[in-house]
Amino acid sequence: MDAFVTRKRRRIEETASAVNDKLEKVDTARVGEDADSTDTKVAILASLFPNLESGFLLDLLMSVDGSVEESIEILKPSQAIHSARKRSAPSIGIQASLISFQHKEESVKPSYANLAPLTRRGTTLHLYSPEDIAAHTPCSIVHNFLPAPEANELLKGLLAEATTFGRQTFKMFDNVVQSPHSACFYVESVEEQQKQKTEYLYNGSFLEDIRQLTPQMKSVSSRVQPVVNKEIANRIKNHYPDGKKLHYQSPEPWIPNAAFVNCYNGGAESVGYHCDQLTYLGPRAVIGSLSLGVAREFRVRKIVARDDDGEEKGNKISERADAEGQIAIHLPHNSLLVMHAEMQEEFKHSIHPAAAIDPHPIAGSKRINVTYRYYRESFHPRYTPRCRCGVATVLRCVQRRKENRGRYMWMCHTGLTPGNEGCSFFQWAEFDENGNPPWAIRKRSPRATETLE
Ligand SMILES: O=C(O)CCC(=O)C(=O)O
Ligand SMILES: [Fe+2]
Repeated sequence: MDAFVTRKRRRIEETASAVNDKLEKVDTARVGEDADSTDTKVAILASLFPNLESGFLLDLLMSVDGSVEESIEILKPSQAIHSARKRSAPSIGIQASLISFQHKEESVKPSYANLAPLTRRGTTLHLYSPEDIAAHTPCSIVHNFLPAPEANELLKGLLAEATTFGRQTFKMFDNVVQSPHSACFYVESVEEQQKQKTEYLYNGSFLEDIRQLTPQMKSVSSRVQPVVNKEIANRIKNHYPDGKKLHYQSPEPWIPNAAFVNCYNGGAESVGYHCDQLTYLGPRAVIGSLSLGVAREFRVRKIVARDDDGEEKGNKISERADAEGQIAIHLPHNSLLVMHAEMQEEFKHSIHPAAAIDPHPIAGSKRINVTYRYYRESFHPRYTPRCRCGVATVLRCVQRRKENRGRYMWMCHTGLTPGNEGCSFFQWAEFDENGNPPWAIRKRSPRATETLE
């Protein structure tokens, strides 16, 4: 491995076959991805792709959860551009709806619960049409969501805001790393701003830069709300078993009161596979996500439980994660993606690094994304369980262990703050059918004078 670390970066344009030879060697050596340090992983990638900066390779690694294999998959086509056998770089294209290929007689009323995976291990299916996205992913999409001038004005306003966005830092493999894109959090009022700075923890730390929703963002929020509620109703009616809402899903209207704004400056900026935090949203949360500027690929993959992937083919985390392949949803300017109630608990999502992008007339190579969220009063940290560090805990859902899959737990997250150890506090989380925690149900009793929501 030292050879990888100490070798000088050669200025070469390798042929695709030389790269493939190296890939085979790495494969036969069965690089222990999950155990290797980040430095070693960057060194492996640098040896395969010597014309790429190590900073870029580190960002890329982070964006794919530290998977060397996935990084190689992403880089292979761009490396091959330099080879004699040119391949065209991936870009946003046009595809006929998959549903249009189906027989008319086959009634298409898919239920997310019994959908057979469309993809296989290691493959990516690209979806563009709203029908396909609703039928084969836990999301739905509304294209051309805002009147064009309003979308352009919002984009301009947020591009200006984004010049002062920072990058979140977090712990990965015991190293402190920075998120490979910039972001900022917006709330409705000065009071909320103050509360967020002192009461709400994210990965064990308070956010420093909390801003107030701009008037443009507020006005868009009031357009997002009815559309998301309509999409939720459609989803329940057409896709859930017996046309009923999911267990723990709230039957109350979705009311956006906060937004994370993400800025991706160029194709190399991305966000790795993750689920959004449910701590302040509650179980089965819905998120409305508006895309502006350059079109990018939003990838979704199902979380496969440890003993769900048959023949013991998934010993390595990255192999298990990829057991059913992934779906790339193309997000053009002015599209609203609704992540439905099954999304955060059962799937992971990412914004994939792009080898090539088609510049946007206003944003150039930048993409802005606004994720509108509903922070529920009953999930305010003043009510949620505290760990032994005395800190409000984080809500997680068991996703991989089959025995407890779908159960929720409150856990200490102080250890995620750089420099902190944290305690090992853990408590199962209980909710009623509608996703209300016990303290909200108690407060709702007829004699109570205060209700939480
Ligand atoms: O940029 C996007 O579309 C997704 C952002 C995201 O996943 C997040 O903010 O949690
Ligand atoms: Fe997310």
